[in-house]
Amino acid sequence: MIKIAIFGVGLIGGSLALCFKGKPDVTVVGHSNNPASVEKYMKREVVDYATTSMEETVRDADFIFLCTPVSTIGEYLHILSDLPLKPGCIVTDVGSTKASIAESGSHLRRKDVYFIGGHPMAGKEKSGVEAATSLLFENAFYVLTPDSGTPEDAYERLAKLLEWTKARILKLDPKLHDGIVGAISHLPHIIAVALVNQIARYNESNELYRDLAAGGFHDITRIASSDPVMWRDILVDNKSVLLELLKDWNTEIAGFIDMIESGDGIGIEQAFQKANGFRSSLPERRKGVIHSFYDIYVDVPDHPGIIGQIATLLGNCRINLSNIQIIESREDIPGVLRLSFSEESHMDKALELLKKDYAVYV
Ligand SMILES: NC(=O)c1ccc[n+]([C@@H]2O[C@H](COP(=O)([O-])OP(=O)(O)OC[C@H]3O[C@@H](n4cnc5c(N)ncnc54)[C@H](O)[C@@H]3O)[C@@H](O)[C@H]2O)c1
Ligand SMILES: O=C(O)C(=O)C[C@]1(C(=O)O)C=C[C@@H](O)C=C1
Repeated sequence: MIKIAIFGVGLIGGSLALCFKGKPDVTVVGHSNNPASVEKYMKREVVDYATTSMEETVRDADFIFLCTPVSTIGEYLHILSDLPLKPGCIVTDVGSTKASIAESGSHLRRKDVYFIGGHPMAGKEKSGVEAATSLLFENAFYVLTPDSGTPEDAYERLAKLLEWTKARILKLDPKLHDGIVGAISHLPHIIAVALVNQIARYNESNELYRDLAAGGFHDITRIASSDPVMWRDILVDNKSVLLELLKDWNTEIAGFIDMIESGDGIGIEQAFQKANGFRSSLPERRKGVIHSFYDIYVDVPDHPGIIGQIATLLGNCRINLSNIQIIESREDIPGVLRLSFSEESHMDKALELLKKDYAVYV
């Protein structure tokens, strides 16, 4: 029997628990200091068992996942140093920064217990076990940061376990991780929050700012709704990287100020062309997708029941729909649905059928 202990059964810890629970010979135990949370984990059946006792959580555990905010992980590693752990036990974490955690983890190195930092590159702006899903990590990268002292066998055991998440494992140096993830995750969160707060300030004198905010504003600011405590910890921890990135961001913005001031239309156009090129080269990573799909896009009025109507229409014609996603949804104006089919012939049939009533694009 493989025992997996999870501290912090929230969005990430809960999603991991759901990936592991029910697998052959696996028991998942969740820990919280709060008895009400322990009850909740059990009631939602996210774990096999939950407890407020740290000793009970780690007793005989083969893997320990620390899934709490970044600022608490070092503390947990410290406490774990003094608890009886099973020889060969692998301790890992999911914190969004890696360098300082790897440093704390290196102090855990006791005989036969190994720390390997981790960070799944998937998440949501929502937190808590209520938002957890076993599909969260599918096709996402999952970074592991073993060091030169990590036995290959321990790394392989953790990587093998993580196959249940259907994520793609990537070995990375913790500092390199923080530099890259600072740029592609932490900096965008700062920008989104700063932008929302700037507009919120204008909105105080005229609520039309809020009312007119459309797709563009919504698309770039979704992550501004992320958990404040989690992000406080991440930004404080990745200080030196972020200060450099923010200086560089100021240079980017200064470039736009110059171009707009001097009416440099060609420069502006080139900036958009360059961004467009890089952005369209980003690999698409949709959750729950493990092979390629045939997609069509349908313009539909945004009213209740429309998704059901389309799904029923396709179902009645025995067309297999694999995935349905709202790309943009606004009141009273057309929204866009992405319909995905695993077979091309089904996509073709759907196209013919839906064209009669809707604007459909391939
Ligand atoms: N949300 C994301 O998109 C995302 C993605 C990858 C990694 N992470 C990392 O995963 C970790 C957890 O994030 P999450 O999104 O699951 O958050 P969450 O709020 O959903 O879950 C955090 C869990 O930790 C517990 N917790 C909170 N404060 C604690 C404390 N002081 N002591 C002990 N337990 C505490 C909470 O009760 C909860 O169970 C963080 O380190 C975060 O950086 C988050
Ligand atoms: O999709 C989101 O909402 C996320 O913010 C996920 C996201 C990111 O892509 O920045 C956020 C933090 C994590 O450490 C990893 C992933």
